[in-house]
Amino acid sequence: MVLVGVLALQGSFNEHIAGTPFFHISMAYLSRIALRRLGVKGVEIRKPEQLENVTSLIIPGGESTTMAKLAEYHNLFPALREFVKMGKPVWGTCAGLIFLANKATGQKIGGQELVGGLDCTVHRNFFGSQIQSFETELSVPELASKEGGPELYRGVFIRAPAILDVGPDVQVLADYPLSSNKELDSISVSEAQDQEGNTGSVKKVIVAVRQGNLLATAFHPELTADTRWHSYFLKMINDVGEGTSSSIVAVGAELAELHLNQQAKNDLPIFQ
Ligand SMILES: NC(=O)CC[C@H](N)C(=O)O
Repeated sequence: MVLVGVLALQGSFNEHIAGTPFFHISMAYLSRIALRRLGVKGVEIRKPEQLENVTSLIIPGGESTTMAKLAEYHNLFPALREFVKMGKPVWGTCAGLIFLANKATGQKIGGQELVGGLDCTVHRNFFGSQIQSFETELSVPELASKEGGPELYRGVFIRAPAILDVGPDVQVLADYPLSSNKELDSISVSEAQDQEGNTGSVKKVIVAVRQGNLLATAFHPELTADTRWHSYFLKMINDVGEGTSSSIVAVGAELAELHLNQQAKNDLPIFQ
């Protein structure tokens, strides 16, 4: 069975905020569910030595400042950086994207440590606070071409970050037109730069990227029934070929397809 590490520094203790069922379930747990649906076992990672047991890693969403403090406490940063440097597949979703970015803006006073490796600048809370969270249809041609299914993917954005600029080796998988969100904070929008480096004139921000073995999404694929991002990541793992068998990943892909066919037209988050 394929083992995929899931950084599990923020457990259910920070999900007591009540109200929606989502906050009773830890992000790491949801990632594990998504992986299990693909016939893959998610392994919780809390200590540097546990990274030796896995050949790929998901850094889930949560709260990146808190996650960074916990990572620092457990002395995880050197091991995480080494993991990335060795070219092992790593997927950061939301706070995980912030972790992977070489540079972050909009951080709390004093900043926070980053793992880095992904050549981009991310704005930590680009889309605003919790109440400005939203869902939207994103066009992701790469996902449709590799995983099948519709080109549109329903992204769940929760206190979401956005990528303001990327380096030449970064492949942009999805962007988000700013005109479709009237609520955006003008300060974060003015920080977004167009390709010439001009601020304020930009019409869209980047929300999903790939750079070699690094994958990053500003939204939360683990909260939807659409398993294509997980299946896409499994193929990245398979391409590296370390400790995985292609047949297992193929089974995973078949399951994903089965799942896609079964899922309701409106791809609601799995907690509904
Ligand atoms: N849902 C999320 O992971 C939100 C991330 C959040 N913006 C942060 O700074 O960590």
